[in-house]
Amino acid sequence: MDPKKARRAVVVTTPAEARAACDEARKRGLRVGLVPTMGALHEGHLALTRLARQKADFVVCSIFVNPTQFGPNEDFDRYPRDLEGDVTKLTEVDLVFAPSVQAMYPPGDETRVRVGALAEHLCGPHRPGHFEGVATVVTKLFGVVGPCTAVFGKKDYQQLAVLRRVVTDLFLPVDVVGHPILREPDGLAMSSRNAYLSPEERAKALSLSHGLAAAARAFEAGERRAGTLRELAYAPVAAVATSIDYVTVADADALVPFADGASVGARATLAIACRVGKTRLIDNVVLGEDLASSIIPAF
Ligand SMILES: Nc1ncnc2c1ncn2[C@@H]1O[C@H](COP(=O)(O)OP(=O)(O)OP(=O)(O)O)[C@@H](O)[C@H]1O
Ligand SMILES: CC(C)(CO)[C@@H](O)C(=O)[O-]
Ligand code: BAL
Repeated sequence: MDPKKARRAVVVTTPAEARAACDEARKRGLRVGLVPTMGALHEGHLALTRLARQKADFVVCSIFVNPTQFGPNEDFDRYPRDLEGDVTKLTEVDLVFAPSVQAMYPPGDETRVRVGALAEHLCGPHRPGHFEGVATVVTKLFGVVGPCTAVFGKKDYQQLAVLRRVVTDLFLPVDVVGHPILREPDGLAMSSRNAYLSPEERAKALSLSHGLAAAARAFEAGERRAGTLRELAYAPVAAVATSIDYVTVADADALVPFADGASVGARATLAIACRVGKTRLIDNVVLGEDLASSIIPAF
């Protein structure tokens, strides 16, 4: 976009203001699109807003660090927050909805969206209540904004699967669109939490994308043994991680893990969650869909 014509998004902080702005847009015949985020925006988020702009005429970006998806020992308090900086980056967005915790969870609030089997594996057991918190806040955001389309990143692969389920099960009239993972040139998946990494940890964090690329390359060469594919990703991560929550090959839709002895089908996801230093990182690849060269071009 021509920088002279860059939009300066309007910022609102209450659900009532956000709903009024979206109602007004709809009255003008505009299709409303939503990109939910927790802020500390990077190029990955901006790519989501560009896709939303292709699908909708009035694009809303929410910036809200949602307490109900954080566990008691997680980084809710120190999660990076920079609303001013974020707003200046959002040139494809018409409205920024940046509510307070009080606004999203006023006194008396008690309804939660319970999620099912899709949350049983991968991050689910390691972050109890996380997906319920995500499903609840995204349902609230859908209620406030009323989008036709909402865009989410495939970096949070399980989150996307859970949210598709929520929309189907609750008959929500929202088209949920997944955006491919944006990576740094060396393969590291972009993430707000990368800001926590020291230069040494940043170098170690490359083990996630290297492990995924190695497995994706083996899959391209015909390897189908789940245990072998898993080990290709596990070994580089185990060499540097402080702790590993999982390195798992799972069915790409149901997210049920394959036993190491099983042979994987055409679409399986290989997903990793681990800590480098104190920073929890996640990454994934869909085998049979994402090529090794899409993870690390020169791999
Ligand atoms: N590298 C990326 N590529 C594509 N989408 C991304 C990427 N990083 C984040 N997203 C998406 O942006 C949306 C908002 O995510 P969020 O604000 O949590 O950012 P994040 O960088 O994932 O932060 P965190 O460090 O908490 O993982 C989510 O739909 C998420 O999947
Ligand atoms: C979807 C989301 C904005 C809900 O808080 C969050 O989980 C995220 O940033 O991925
Ligand atoms: N991107 C997922 C948000 C979280 O880790 O809580």
